[in-house]
Order: sequence, then C-alpha cells, then structure tokens
Amino acid sequence: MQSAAHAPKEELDYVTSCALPTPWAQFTLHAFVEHATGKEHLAMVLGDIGNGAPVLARVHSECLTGDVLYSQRCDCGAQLEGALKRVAEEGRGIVLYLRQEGRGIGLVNKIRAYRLQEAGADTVQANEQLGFKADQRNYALVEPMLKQFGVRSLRLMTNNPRKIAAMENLGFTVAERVPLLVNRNAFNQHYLDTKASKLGHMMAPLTPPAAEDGQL
Ligand SMILES: Nc1nc2c(ncn2[C@@H]2O[C@H](COP(=O)(O)OP(=O)(O)OP(=O)(O)O)[C@@H](O)[C@H]2O)c(=O)[nH]1
Ligand SMILES: [Zn+2]
Repeated sequence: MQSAAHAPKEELDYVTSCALPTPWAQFTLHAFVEHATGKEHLAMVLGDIGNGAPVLARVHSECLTGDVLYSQRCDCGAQLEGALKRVAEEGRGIVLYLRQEGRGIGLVNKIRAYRLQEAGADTVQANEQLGFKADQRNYALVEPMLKQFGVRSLRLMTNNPRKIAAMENLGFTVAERVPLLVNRNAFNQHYLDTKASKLGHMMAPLTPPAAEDGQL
C-alpha cells in the first residue's frame, strides 16, 4: 500500500465518454480535463483493457499539423493512424491523445520552430533558439488516465526510449516495445534522422543496406 504522502495526486478529472466509430473499429472515446490548464485530454479504448494482461498502448502527443493538416514534416499523423489500426487489428488496446502540442511548446511556437528550421536549424536547435528545452513534455497525466481503466502493464507503440523510461518512472511495466516506423519521406527525413541522433529515437538505419544484385 502507498502511504497518503506518496499517493499520486489527481491532476485531472474523468468527465464522460461516447462511441467513436473509425474506419478501422468502433472505439470508445473518453474525455478528461486537466485542472491546471483546462486542457482536454483523450483516450480511445477498444476491448477489455482492465483484465491485467499487458495492453497495446500508444501515448500520442498532439501534433495538429501532422494529425489533422496532413503535414509531411513529421511522422505524427501516420503514427496515430498506424496505432489505431494496430489496436483495431488486435481488438484490444488504448490510444492516449495528450495535448502536448509541439513537444510541449504549443502550436504557435512550433510554427516558429519550423520557420527556424527553414533557416537551417534542426528540430532541437530550433527549440533551443526559442528558449525551450528540446523536449518540454511531462507525462505525469498518463498515470491517472491509465489508472481510470485499470491498466498497469503496456505493450507500448513508440520509437522513443525516453517515453518508455517515463512510463516506467510512473510505475508502469513496459512489457514490450512495439516499433511504429511509418511515413519516412523526403520532407521529414532530416527531422527523423535528428530524432535518432539527438533524441535517441530507435528509428530505421540512416542509410538503408545496399541492395544485392538483382534485388530492388
Ligand atoms: N517543437 C517541435 N515539436 C515538434 C516538431 N516536430 C514535431 N513536433 C511535436 O513532437 C511531438 C511528437 O514527438 P516525436 O518526437 O515526433 O515523437 P515521440 O512522441 O517522442 O516518439 P514516438 O512515440 O516514437 O512517436 C508532437 O507534439 C509534435 O507536435 C518540431 O520540429 N519542433
Ligand atoms: Zn508531428
């Protein structure tokens, strides 16, 4: 038993839910509101996730440009779609949609950061030039959100080792890492390479192995 002094303080309210039909499955969409900011965080749930078996899970950070506006500057939209499809295929899992736009710096600052990237900075340098850390995200809200559904053990869809460490620091078991490598293209190649080299993401090799004779 945790003592009261160590009990996690509730930082958000669970509010309500509805059905969320998608092209791949009918999820249940659950809404939470964060006390400090009033931000609305979401959970898309499929199947019986509270039965104790490790749960296929995605902790997705908001990226309006990638998730909604089809931006090819990053891999976010394809990762979100890939995670929902994967959960639908298995019939069981959860996708958290956290409102941590721009790795926590917000949409307008992310657009400022993109502009600096157009002038030659990489994604990390651009954040630093704006006076931010490379990654300002805080995953504390994941604890009460997953607790709502009785989830303690994850099969986490991510390429980010720091996200895995954050989940473990919150007390979750990461039983498996499920890679989510999608939508590498000419526009996001440099960004993905910077994530791998500076932020430690476990991405595909920077140079694909040379094709053998007669193979594509
Ligand atoms: N500040 C900033 N944020 C970005 C940039 N590109 C994408 N983002 C944000 O980065 C967040 C996604 O983080 P990523 O580093 O792409 O991926 P991740 O969530 O750490 O790792 P995965 O679980 O593997 O996807 C979203 O909040 C995006 O809005 C950028 O160039 N600058
Ligand atoms: Zn993105």
